[in-house]
Amino acid sequence: MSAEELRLPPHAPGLRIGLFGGTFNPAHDGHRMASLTALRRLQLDRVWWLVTPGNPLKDNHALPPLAQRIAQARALADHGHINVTGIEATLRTRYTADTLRQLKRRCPGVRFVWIMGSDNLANFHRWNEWRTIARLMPIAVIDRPGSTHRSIASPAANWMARWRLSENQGAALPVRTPPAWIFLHGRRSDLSSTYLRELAETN
Ligand SMILES: Nc1ncnc2c1ncn2[C@@H]1O[C@H](COP(=O)(O)OP(=O)(O)OP(=O)(O)O)[C@@H](O)[C@H]1O
Ligand SMILES: O=C(O)c1ccc[n+]([C@@H]2O[C@H](COP(=O)([O-])O)[C@@H](O)[C@H]2O)c1
Repeated sequence: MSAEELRLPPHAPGLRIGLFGGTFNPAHDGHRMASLTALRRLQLDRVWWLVTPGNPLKDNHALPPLAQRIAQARALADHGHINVTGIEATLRTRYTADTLRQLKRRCPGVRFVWIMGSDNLANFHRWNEWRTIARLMPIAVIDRPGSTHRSIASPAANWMARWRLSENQGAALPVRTPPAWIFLHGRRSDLSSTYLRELAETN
């Protein structure tokens, strides 16, 4: 399948692209804020939101359709440097390791960085092939209220400790040979999709 058939956003060798995977049920300002932090601190050209067909660790029976989540995320993101995509559905991947392998193969020379909130670092050791993910591309962890200490004390953070960059080295991260990672503290948002779903239920 060509890049066009896969509906990959524009890319070229040397571009620095952050990959921000998520359920986005719904997308909210916390996602946007984390993306802006990554764009600025890692000096990225773009952030691609990868709206998942379904997180392999979550119960997805009540998940709204992918097209609906993508449309809502696009309206929310509303930023020239954020591309909202359904790449995992077209690649037919669910596990992040598979997605990252495929994207690296299909986009040679692109400087990809995997982005995730600190709550996900806390559980990263439960992901499929998580050590392989850390070897596939640099990782940026964005601080999120409620998980700062849990994430830094997590099994994955411990295993990756020797490859951690200091916060002022963000611009170097996308060109580092993995494993390499950074923990970014920036403006924080208390928002979560869970909270917004609960709010919608009570209204
Ligand atoms: N407020 C936030 N600050 C930083 N990162 C966030 C924030 N909200 C979500 N993220 C990150 O965005 C990515 C996608 O998250 P997701 O779409 O599951 O949103 P969520 O608010 O965590 O959803 P839910 O409450 O349903 O678990 C994850 O890496 C998550 O850690
Ligand atoms: O590959 C895995 O095993 C895996 C396990 C849990 C989560 N992920 C990915 O992590 C991203 C964030 O998920 P979520 O549900 O917290 O938004 C999303 O891209 C998921 O597909 C991936």
